[in-house]
Formats: sequence, structure tokens, C-alpha cells
Amino acid sequence: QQGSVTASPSDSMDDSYICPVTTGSNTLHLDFDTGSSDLWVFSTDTPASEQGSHSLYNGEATGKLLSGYTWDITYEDGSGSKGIVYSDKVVIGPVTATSQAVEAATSASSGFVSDTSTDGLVGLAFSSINTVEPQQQLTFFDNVKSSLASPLFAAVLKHGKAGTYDFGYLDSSKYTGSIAYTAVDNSQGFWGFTAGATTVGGKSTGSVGAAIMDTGTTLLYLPSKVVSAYYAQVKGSSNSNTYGGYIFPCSATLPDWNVSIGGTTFTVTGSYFNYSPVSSGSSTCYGAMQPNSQTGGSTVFGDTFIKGHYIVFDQTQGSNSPRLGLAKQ
Ligand SMILES: COc1ccc(CN)cc1O
Repeated sequence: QQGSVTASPSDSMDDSYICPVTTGSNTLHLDFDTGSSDLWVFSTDTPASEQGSHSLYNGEATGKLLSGYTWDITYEDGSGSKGIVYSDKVVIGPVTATSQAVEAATSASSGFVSDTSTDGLVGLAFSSINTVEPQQQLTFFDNVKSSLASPLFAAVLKHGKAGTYDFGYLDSSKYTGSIAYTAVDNSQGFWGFTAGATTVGGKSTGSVGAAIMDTGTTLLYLPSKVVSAYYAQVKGSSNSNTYGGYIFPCSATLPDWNVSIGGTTFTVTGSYFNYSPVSSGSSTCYGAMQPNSQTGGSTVFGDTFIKGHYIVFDQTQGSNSPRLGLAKQ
């Protein structure tokens, strides 16, 4: 099997990208997250006080309860959820997992409850970091990859408009040039890779090093040396204690940022680094590139980098030799 599902920005800031997923017989809008490995959903097992206006998975109606199984996840930003586990059919585009662990939330943090755009997450990192106990469960990709035409999926996310996630095939109409491949270190359960030299305005701004490719993180978090060298080229920028990161006048001209990965140079267009005004109507804007001190020291290539690129999460060389493919859209 193979196929594509639409990935739409959850809001005007491209905070996240959500896709329609059928869990049992209900269609929910889920955030595909290559930085985690639990497929969890708001459900009829979620307290009514926390269901908000979410679409709900009904495990009692269509699933098989995995008796005594539980899950509990906390994300880098401190948000989280926990609950119980069913096995059920999950359909993404034309791709079906017949017995997917569907993790029904019995509680979720306030950010998820109030984020009406997102009914849960589809974890697409490695199953080694799935949180289900007493028996760890497989991700959607791990469940379907042997049935896919090719064991890979591609993220084709766009700024301010719908893109896709494609499972099982490469679509040459969705990228330009050739795909540059780079080895993945999955020892921590992530799509880890090494990024190299960076430049801004033709000037070297240092090397990045170990990083993870994470569709479930909004911004681009880099070593402080690289970040300070970037904002040195942004008039009026500063690293604000008040706002907890780099800010600049919303009218500032933001330069493009270039990074070498797999022997090829990739560019994030400058305007993508304007995340949003620090508060509604403000003329001060918050940067979409921030130091990795905000992410516990981890360098994270989030949606700010991913959108505008064609990123392949690839196990065609075997599950013990995962790799990332990158191309320009
Ligand atoms: C919508 O909120 C979230 C989405 C994805 C993650 C995982 N990176 C954490 C969140 O708090």
C-alpha cells in the first residue's frame, strides 16, 4: 500500500500541522510528530471536563481494550497526557494499520485541551521510545512499513497552506533537484542527524552538529553561537528576558539562513524567521530561530526548517540503517 494525506497548518503561525486520521470509525485531526512515538487521542474515556470541542475516539465501540495497559507522556515543552490503550484500525489516507495501539487519553494538559485544532498526536519517531506499559507498542509507521511499497514516509509541509505526508513512495513532482541523504542516529529514539556549516549573508556563522528532525516542534532551535551570529545581522534584535528569546522589530528585514546537510546546502527563507508578534498587535516580533537552551540543549529542526523542504524518513536500507533524505520543494 501507499498514499498521501493532507497536512494543514493548525493556525496562521504554522504552529503545527494536522491531518485527518480515522481511528476506529471516527475521523480525528491529529498532529504528526516525528519527535515522539505514541499515537494518542482525545476519547470517550477523556473526562467530559477535558473533552472541550475535540472529536473523540470511541474505544469501547470499535477497539479491543489492552487490559491493564497504560501510557504517560511528557513533551519537551512540559505539556503531556496519559491514559489507557486499545487496539483498533487506523487509516491515514489510503494506508491502513489493522491493529494499531490507539492510546486513549484519560487526562491531558491544558494546552491540549484548549487547542481545538488538534485531537491528538501520531508519533512517527522510533518505537523504542513509545511509553506504553507493561508492553511497549509500535508506531503507525512501524506497523505498516512492511506493507508499504517502500519503507519510508515524506513530510511535504508548506508555509500558510496545505501540504502532505506521503507514505510508501517518493513523489518527484513534490521536490526539485536531487534528494541528499544523510545517516540517522536513532539511539535516542529520534530521527537524529548531523548538520554542518551555516552561513548568513555570505558570512560563516559556525557549525550546527547533532540535531533531530522533529515535525512536532514549531521552531528551529540551534546552538547559541549560530543563533547570535544570525541575529547580529537583524537590526534592532535582542535576546529578551521578558519574552524568553530573541525578538526584533516586526518591520525588520530577516536574512536567509543556509545550512549544509548531507553535502548539500539548504536555505530557510528569511521571512520564515518571523514567528509572530510577541502579543496581539505588537510591533515587536518573536523569532522562529531560538537557542537550544530552550529545548534542554537539544538542537531541533522543527517546522520552521521542515516547511519548504521535502524530508524523507527512510528505512529502505533496512531498519538498522535509517536515513533522512532532504530536497528543496
Ligand atoms: C499542540 O501542542 C503540542 C503538539 C506537539 C507536541 C510534541 N512536540 C507538544 C505539544 O504541546
